Amino acid sequence: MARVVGLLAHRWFSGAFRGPLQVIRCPAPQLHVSGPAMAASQEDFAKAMNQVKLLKEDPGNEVKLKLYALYKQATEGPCNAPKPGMLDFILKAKWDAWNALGNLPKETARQNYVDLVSSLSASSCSQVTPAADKKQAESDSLVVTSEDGITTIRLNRPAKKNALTTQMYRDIMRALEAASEDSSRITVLTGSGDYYCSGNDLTNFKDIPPDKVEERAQSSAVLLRDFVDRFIDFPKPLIAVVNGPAVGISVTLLGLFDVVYASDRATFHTPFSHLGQSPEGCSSYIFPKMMGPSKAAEMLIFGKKLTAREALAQGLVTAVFPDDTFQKEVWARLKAYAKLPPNAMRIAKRLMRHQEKEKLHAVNAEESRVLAERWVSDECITAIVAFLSKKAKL
Ligand SMILES: CCCCCC/C=C/C(=O)SCCNC(=O)CCNC(=O)[C@H](O)C(C)(C)COP(=O)(O)OP(=O)(O)OC[C@H]1O[C@@H](n2cnc3c(N)ncnc32)[C@H](O)[C@@H]1OP(=O)(O)O
Repeated sequence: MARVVGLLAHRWFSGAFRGPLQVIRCPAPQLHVSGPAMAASQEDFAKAMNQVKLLKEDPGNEVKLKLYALYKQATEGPCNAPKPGMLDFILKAKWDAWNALGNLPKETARQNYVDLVSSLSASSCSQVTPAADKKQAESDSLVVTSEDGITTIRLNRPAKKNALTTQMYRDIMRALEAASEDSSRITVLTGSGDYYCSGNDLTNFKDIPPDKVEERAQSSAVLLRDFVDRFIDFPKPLIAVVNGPAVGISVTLLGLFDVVYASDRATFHTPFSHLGQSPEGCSSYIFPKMMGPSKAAEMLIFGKKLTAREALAQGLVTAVFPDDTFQKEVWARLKAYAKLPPNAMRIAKRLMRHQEKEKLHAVNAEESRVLAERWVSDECITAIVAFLSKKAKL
């Protein structure tokens, strides 16, 4: 068998193979997915075919067979060619791969081909950018490191409970972009000090001249929308390591993570009504689906603070660890996960998430629009002034 595979690899790339199933020099791998959100154009497809030729690494025979099969299905439809003889190993492997796609629609095959090439290109490119693996000094408030296949984005303003400044939103967006392309396999967001994050830095709303309030609300809504979009679209497994209390947007975003590990010291608090604000991070859609409408209402309307165990019971958290062993246990787990094949993990994530993506972008747009209105409301301005004048705390 090893010999057959080796032979197949050699002949595939040498282009020496010819037969009733025409050789495809550079096609890419397959996913059986379907649905309205999947529709690559012919142009995307053509680009993907070119991209395959630029791959720096041999993707392996299994992937090449999938690419071949998808290419054939996308261009010719279901396999109608006569079945090759048992001894014609290469023809038979290719025929089997194509035939296994059954009646998969041409458009879906085209999309799957494009997706597969894109995942291969990302991992292929990332392997030639060693700089991305170096410790990156962004700003003091955000520390991004990459080690053992894990890119870690650490909120680093412990004296302010890791409250998010406008600059930090931007830096996190940049860090996510870089992480989606570096050679790491999984990405982690965590906090320094005793808090995970106390949410939006309320001083972001300080010192705004009265005639600029509306303009600032609009630009903040654009920033918020872009920020949340990065989480919706992030292609690799995204893990929250919630080392302590979490407030506001740092809680709502958790619904967009793939896995959430929490210390038993963590709490989860979304006091939007208290602040005259409204939910964001797609929580108005994800939380009711995740925990049921009434538990979601307790959090998002009434600001009920959950313990880590309660958050676990409601599906917001994946696992809770005792605080004294939290870091050790979580990182051991993450290091093991980071050894798994990266393409398989990305593909599994994409399959689990792609059907909801369009909806999530629409929810994010609406939540951001509504928040821009809330920020100029009396209720919100009163709450923020109370916090800034040290009269109020959660
Ligand atoms: C582009 C815009 C996008 C916006 C998205 C919309 C997001 C919405 C949200 O996230 S809503 C949630 C906002 N967060 C809060 O309302 C929390 C406010 N903070 C508190 O209530 C408390 O500080 C606390 C409960 C988090 C912690 O209390 P405690 O343990 O007693 O510590 P201190 O209050 O002494 O905090 C230490 C230090 O940090 C400052 N700080 C803490 N959180 C924030 C914050 N969110 N914004 C600004 N500053 C914060 C606090 O003022 C102290 O500063 P000081 O030492 O006094 O200078």
